[in-house]
Parts: sequence; structure tokens; C-alpha cells
Amino acid sequence: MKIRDARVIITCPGRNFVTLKIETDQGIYGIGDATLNGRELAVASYLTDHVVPNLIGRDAQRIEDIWQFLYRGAYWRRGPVTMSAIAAVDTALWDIKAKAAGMPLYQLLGGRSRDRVLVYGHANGADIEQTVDQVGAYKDMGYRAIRAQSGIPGVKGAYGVGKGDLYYEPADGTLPTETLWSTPAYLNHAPKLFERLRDVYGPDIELLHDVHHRLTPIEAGRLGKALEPYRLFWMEDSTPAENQEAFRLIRQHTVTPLAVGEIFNTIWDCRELIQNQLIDYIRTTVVHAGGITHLRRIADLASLYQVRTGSHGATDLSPVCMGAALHFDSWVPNFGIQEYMRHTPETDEVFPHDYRFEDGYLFAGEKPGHGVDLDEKLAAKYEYEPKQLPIARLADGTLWNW
Ligand SMILES: O=C(O)[C@@H](O)[C@@H](O)[C@H](O)[C@H](O)CO
Repeated sequence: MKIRDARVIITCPGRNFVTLKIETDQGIYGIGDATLNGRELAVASYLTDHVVPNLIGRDAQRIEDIWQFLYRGAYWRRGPVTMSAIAAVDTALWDIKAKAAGMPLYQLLGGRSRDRVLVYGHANGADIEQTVDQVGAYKDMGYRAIRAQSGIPGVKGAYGVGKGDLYYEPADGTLPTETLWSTPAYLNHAPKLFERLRDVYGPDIELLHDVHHRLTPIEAGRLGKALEPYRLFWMEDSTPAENQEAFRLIRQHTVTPLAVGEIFNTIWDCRELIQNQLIDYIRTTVVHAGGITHLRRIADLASLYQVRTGSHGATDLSPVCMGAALHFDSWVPNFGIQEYMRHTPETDEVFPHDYRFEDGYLFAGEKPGHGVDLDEKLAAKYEYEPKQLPIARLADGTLWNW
């Protein structure tokens, strides 16, 4: 089965998505997500200019060999642009293989390890009471696990606070929006949010929180300790993770479970975190960590150390990534949870799919492949719009981590 054609399709039904479509000489095609929020065109060019010419004429069934060719063959390894491009090819090829076999993708991976995929949604509010109401709204929609974020008095544009609708989207400007950050105000505020949430909703609902890389390791240890009485499912990205060793300090101070990995691209970014048991959940995704082929390697390493998966699933990952992730989640033995931020109805229309949400769970569909398609005519109506993620500064003007 030879690759006859491959091309990149960019569409912006409210936000930008980059999709790779690979066609074979046997009429079967597959699609893969290549979206890198705020840097979309870099991956599109990497694919169109450097990857696609290498794909034409290759055997579409040799997924592993093509992965190795793109990773080793470029000489320049790793990085979000390279790995998102490789992921798009890999996802499209798994889609093709599963379609050719007439099987949903999870069957090819080894079959189901579970019937349904536990997901968490995002509740956020301008203040604690609004977040409390939003958590209630998510509970009413059936969610069993909810990430809670709240505005902080005196901190303009604190992370995770949307503009009041279900479809929070941080990449909101042609040039980055400037937000403010104050660690002392945040550290005083965050435990109060979770104290209130446990008072209102009791001990059973799963609560999660994203620190979004804002703290130093010792501050993260302090926060984790302060949150212990409220039994979080996890505390996410509490400190930047370039220095994996930094997590040892956090671990020494708290038993709040730790999650990290949405900006990781390869197994090398998390090897020490996993092998030293410094985290509980690894959040790498299909799209940013080299596709199903590489994600499987990361999950297998993690399983040796009882680290479970918790894939990133924000709206800047397209429904193609979500579809592939759900097949992966249905199979992977050491599954933890899947993030699920809803896409807008416009996005869902551009990417018809057979996964569905019910009672706090997502269900991968039974169609051959990963079950997500792209309506190219509709996609063409939504032109690319340059949009970047915000930045954060301290009150004195120092650039901080957004
Ligand atoms: O946990 C998450 O989902 C967030 O960290 C993301 O929304 C992140 O801010 C975006 O994916 C950035 O593009």
C-alpha cells in the first residue's frame, strides 16, 4: 500500500487547527492532528516543505520504519515542531492501518482494557463563588472529575479564567495579551477555593488543579501540602519541568499527587520523572509527543513505575487528536484520566467524529480507524487567523511563566 499523496489543511473554526491528510494508492486515507497552539504555521511548513516530499511512494503500512525515518533521518531530533509533525504522520498511518483492517484503532493496539474513558472538564470563575457555581454546572452535566481555577483578587488575568462561556480559549490575540502574576496572592487564595469546594460538594467528586508552571519547587511543595486536606486528584504543572530533578523537592514535602507533561515531546523529557517516581500522572499527548507510536513507549515506561496517563485534551488539540487519544486511552493498561475541554459546535462540524460523552465518560467509537474525519469544504470556509497565547509579568514588569 503506497502513499500517493499527503497534504496539510489549515482551518480556523474559532481557533486554528492543522491537519495532515495522507492518501494511499488503494483509496484509503488517514488524517492526523499537527496543531501547535500559537505556532501552527511552523509545523505546517515542516510538514509541507520537509516531510511530505519524503513520504510519497513509501509503504503506508510501515509505521514504525517511517517513524524512525522521520526521527533519526532528520538528524535534528525532538522539539515540539518536529514531534508534532511526526505525530501527524504517525496518527494518519495508524488511521489508515486500522481502516485497512476494518477495525477501530483500539483493536489494533491490543483491544480494550476498559469500557469507558474517565474525563475531567474545566470549571473556572472570576472569583471563588463563580467557580463553585461552575463546578456545580459541570456536575449537573454528568462530570465526575472537574478541574477548578479561580480569579485571584488583585491579579488581572490569572491563569485559567475564561470569558464566561463553556469554550475557554487562551490564544486570544494577534500579539500576546499581557497578564499579571503574583505568587503570594495565589498561594493565599488557592487553598481557600478547594476548602470551599469540599464544603459545598463533599469528599467524593474528583477535583483537579492546574498551577500552569507558575511556582518554584519549594513553593509548589508548600501549595501541595496546603491542599492535602482537600484530596486533589492531582496538582498539575506546579513548576516548569525542564529540570526534572526539581520535582524531588516537591515530592519531599507533599503527598498531593503530581501531574506534568503537556509540553513534553519525547520520552527523554519524562524519563527521570518516571524512573525516580517523582510524578503520578504523565500528560503527554498524541499530537505533541510523536503520535501513538511514541506515546505507547512513554506509557509502557510509566507502567513499570505505577505512573498513570492523563493526556492533555485542551481545545487547541483538534478532535483528530481527541479521537486518537480515546482509542489509546481505551487500550492503555495504566490509564488515569483524560482531559476533555469541549470543542465548539463549529469545530465539531468541521471534524465529524464518532466519540461521545455520557455520564462523565467519553466513549471511543466503533468505526474503522480513529473515527474522526475532516469536512474539507467546510474547513476551507474558515481561514487561518494569527493568534498567540498570552504572557505573564510580575507587578515590577519581570516576565514570568504564563
Ligand atoms: O491543562 C491544560 O489544558 C492547559 O494547560 C492548556 O489549556 C494550555 O494552556 C493550552 O493547551 C495552551 O495551548
